[in-house]
Amino acid sequence: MNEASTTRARRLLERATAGIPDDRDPVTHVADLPGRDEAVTDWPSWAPDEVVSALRDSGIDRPWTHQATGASAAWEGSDVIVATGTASGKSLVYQLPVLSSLVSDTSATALYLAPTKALGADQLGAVTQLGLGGVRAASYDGDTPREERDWVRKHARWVFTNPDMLHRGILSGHARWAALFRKLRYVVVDECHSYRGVFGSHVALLLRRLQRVARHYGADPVFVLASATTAEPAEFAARLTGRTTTAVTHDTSPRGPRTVALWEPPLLDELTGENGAPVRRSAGAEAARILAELVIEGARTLAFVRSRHGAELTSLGAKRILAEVDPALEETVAAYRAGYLPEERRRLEADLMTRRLLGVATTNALELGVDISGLDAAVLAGYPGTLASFWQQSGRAGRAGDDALVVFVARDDPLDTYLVHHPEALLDRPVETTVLDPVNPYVLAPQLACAAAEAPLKAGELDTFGGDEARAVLESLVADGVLRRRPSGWYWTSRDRPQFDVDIRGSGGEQVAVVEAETSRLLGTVDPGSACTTVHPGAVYLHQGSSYVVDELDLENGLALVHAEDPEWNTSPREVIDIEVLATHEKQHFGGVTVCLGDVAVTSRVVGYLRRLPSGAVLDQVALDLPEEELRTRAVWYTISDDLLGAAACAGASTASDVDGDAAGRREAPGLESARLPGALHAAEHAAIGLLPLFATCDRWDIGGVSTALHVDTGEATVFVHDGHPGGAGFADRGFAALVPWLAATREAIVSCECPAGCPSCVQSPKCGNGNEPLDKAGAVTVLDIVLGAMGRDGEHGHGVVQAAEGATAD
Ligand SMILES: Nc1ncnc2c1ncn2[C@@H]1O[C@H](COP(=O)(O)OP(=O)(O)OP(=O)(O)O)[C@@H](O)[C@H]1O
Repeated sequence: MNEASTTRARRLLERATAGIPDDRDPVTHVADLPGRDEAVTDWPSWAPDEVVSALRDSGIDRPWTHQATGASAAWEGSDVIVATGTASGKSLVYQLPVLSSLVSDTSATALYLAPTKALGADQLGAVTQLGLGGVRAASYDGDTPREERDWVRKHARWVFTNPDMLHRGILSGHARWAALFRKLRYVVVDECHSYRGVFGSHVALLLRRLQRVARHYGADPVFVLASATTAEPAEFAARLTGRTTTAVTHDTSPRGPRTVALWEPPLLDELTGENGAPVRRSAGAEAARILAELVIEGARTLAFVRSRHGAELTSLGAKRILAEVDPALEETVAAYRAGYLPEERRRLEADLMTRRLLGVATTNALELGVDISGLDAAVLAGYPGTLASFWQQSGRAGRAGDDALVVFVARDDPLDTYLVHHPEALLDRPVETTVLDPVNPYVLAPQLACAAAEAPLKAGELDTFGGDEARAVLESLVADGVLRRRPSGWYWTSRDRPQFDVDIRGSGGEQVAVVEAETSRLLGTVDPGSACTTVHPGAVYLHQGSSYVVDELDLENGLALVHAEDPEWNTSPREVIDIEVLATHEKQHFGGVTVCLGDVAVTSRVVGYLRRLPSGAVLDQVALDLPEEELRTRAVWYTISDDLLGAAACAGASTASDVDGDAAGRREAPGLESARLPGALHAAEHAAIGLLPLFATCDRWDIGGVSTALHVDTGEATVFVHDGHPGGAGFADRGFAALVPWLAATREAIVSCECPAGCPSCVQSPKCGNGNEPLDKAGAVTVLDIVLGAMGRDGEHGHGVVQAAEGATAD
């Protein structure tokens, strides 16, 4: 592809920046990413004519080379993971072998798993449209009517479902699914990079349970996995399925050139934030403006916004601008997000395809798999959290081989600001590996209970569930009376099915329904965990461009009552978070430093909300009286005595406060007066959260932290890092076990960062509840020096461990 082919994207970018004076140019960097020509090949000879002609009729003339490679490997019986870019035709890699198998053997069956119902429905639609008689593809998920379920169980040959339904509705009563299991040839795991963290660990064990049940019925299906681009796909697939998997990563689909613009919204002259700090225009408002400009140009554009509320606001903002230009254009913009009812979602997708809609502001609900092609532009309002998501969302633009524009708009937070000024950190870094830990004991215990309930567990089966770890967990389940040990294996003895008590997503219970009181109309749903922050009394709730105000939140009955009202302000909640030590299981003293592992209760309470005008100006703060939400979980924490802190402060009086020190270890700590302590602890906490994934195979979003200069339970300055899931997920335990290497790596990450006072690559956190305030980078190094110094001096952990950790951070 030649340079000239980025003309259209450049023109769109010019349109988006038109009228902005040069000295206020928001674009910090523009990169032209080259396109790629396609490589096609013949249909494999094993594929039946009937299947090939159906696929041809659907518009696929010949397969791309990587599709044929992946499909043939699966047909020959190898497990395959295809990890290629957005819209690289991953569906064909599983459709071809599965359909060929179903057509050539009329008793064969297959299972398809998607992380979301929406994606499953989309993929089922694509298969059904091929019109292959006898395939009998059907969905089995929460939306499947009761009366259809029996038919699906007995007659469907390709069942489209999700992990939740597989767990609760299929494996739990597998005898009723005997027809499917007996002849199960293929299991498709689509968008498998979504299975990360605790959810990923559950799904990994769920897939092992599935294989076990299939074996019970005499089947040994081939697994075909589809993933967004991810580092080490074969290793990831092996962790997810427990099986050796061949990776297909060489993408041979065509890709138009893309122009990526990094965009920093301007500072607002008329407004300052807390403590007089300068404020930038919000990424959502900026995205609304860009979206409107691109729609005026006739460019079909998706704007990805971080929150559901934000997606609604961005859509509204774009509509307002368009209404002034041409009222007809107002109707071409809409919002899209999870929580809408399924039929609304389908309609929006169809409207975008037929150009009735040109601009859609969406949450990441449209990031996964939904086949929307030929978009001209993608606007990303805020960093989506991982590079895999960044590329997945960007890839929605330009999928038809045309050139396209991607605009990344920074939110006014440290991580995004860092990225728009360090394009290499965004555009040149390899995509991260997807992390999950199938031997996490907190996930293993409920999963092994489910497995035993599905069929008694035999000693010979334990290796697939983690060997020694599984054995240890089974012993504790027997001790707790959950399972019974007999000579032939481990048995589930209760009449109840354990599957119903095991929440594989860790999202905690039933959704809260948002209902318009006057009409009793169900507008949508919100997660129970976020109800207090999104539908508290007084909250402005947006649904499909209409604005509502919440009158009442009834948490007991899972109901939020709202009325239609369109006030000029929006609302943002204020939260207070506290942590209490419930039990200390491990405690080690190292001079004035104590490190602990135990159970904690993290309480958070929405205490009020701010009413803000669209400009960002705060009208007032309204107090709320909402119940506390409590998360009982595991935490690792360290405390530092006043004496030790006092000594550091004195040492500081005679040493300069620098953070450069020698990378390998100890040196005299610079001072830390008490005024700096909160910022120092807070910064040390953030960096530790950022580094724990190196040691605990978790995800930054699976853990949280609290730091305080004086904690009521410990009586000392304390830094807690806790699991983000009820009961814990094993991450804090792993942090405790690797405390010295973990904190040494944390210190190294801070010291080696060249920023002067803290940035997202060291002490700032993208999910800080306090807006990254206060943070003291140099102070954090002092805190870690004190802790590591004490542990190195008094503990058995030595220098060698520290050095091993430094090797790990260098990776
Ligand atoms: N060999 C091919 N030739 C032409 N078009 C193809 C080919 N294979 C797939 N397509 C088309 O490309 C589009 C994207 O395919 P598909 O949805 O399978 O991609 P994907 O990689 O699964 O995308 P996503 O990143 O959304 O998961 C579809 O419209 C499909 O019909």
